[in-house]
Amino acid sequence: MAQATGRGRVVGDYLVGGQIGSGSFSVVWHARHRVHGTQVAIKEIVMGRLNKKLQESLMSEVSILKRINHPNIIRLHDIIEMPGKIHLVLEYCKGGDLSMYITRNGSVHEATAKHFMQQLAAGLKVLRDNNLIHRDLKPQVQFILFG
Ligand SMILES: Nc1ncnc2c1ncn2[C@@H]1O[C@H](COP(=O)(O)OP(=O)(O)OP(=O)(O)O)[C@@H](O)[C@H]1O
Repeated sequence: MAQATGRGRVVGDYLVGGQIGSGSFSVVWHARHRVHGTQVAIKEIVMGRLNKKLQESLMSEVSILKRINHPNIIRLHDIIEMPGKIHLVLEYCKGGDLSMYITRNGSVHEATAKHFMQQLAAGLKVLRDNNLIHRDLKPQVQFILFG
């Protein structure tokens, strides 16, 4: 993946750094709060690239994240809207996603896999308690907070 840079760009109260990932409709940037220095991941989405159904799914993802506060679900700190774009300011997971972990480590010890699965189960339980199902579970959507 080409590492684009947003360096020098300011989004809300955040100074944007390098690109840390991308999805089908998003680019994810590393950023820091310009006063506290807190690290965050900013998911930038160009609304024009989404059809009506995808815009509705995004809005529903946002409203779910806004109301859930749980250690196994990524926190949504802020939503910053600009003309044609939305920025989701998310808790930064320094360890990247599980697919990166597997690529880095080759294989995962049983005890580590059990640990990850327990945390995944705890996160899924929160969704279940909110009458939600994930429908897109994959290593790329499981994040590791500490690297
Ligand atoms: N909070 C975060 N902390 C650290 N890295 C992140 C964070 N959010 C996303 N990333 C990185 O950005 C990548 C893309 O994330 P994003 O959520 O945009 O896409 P996706 O949901 O995996 O893709 P798609 O929309 O195609 O299903 C992730 O795989 C991960 O590497």
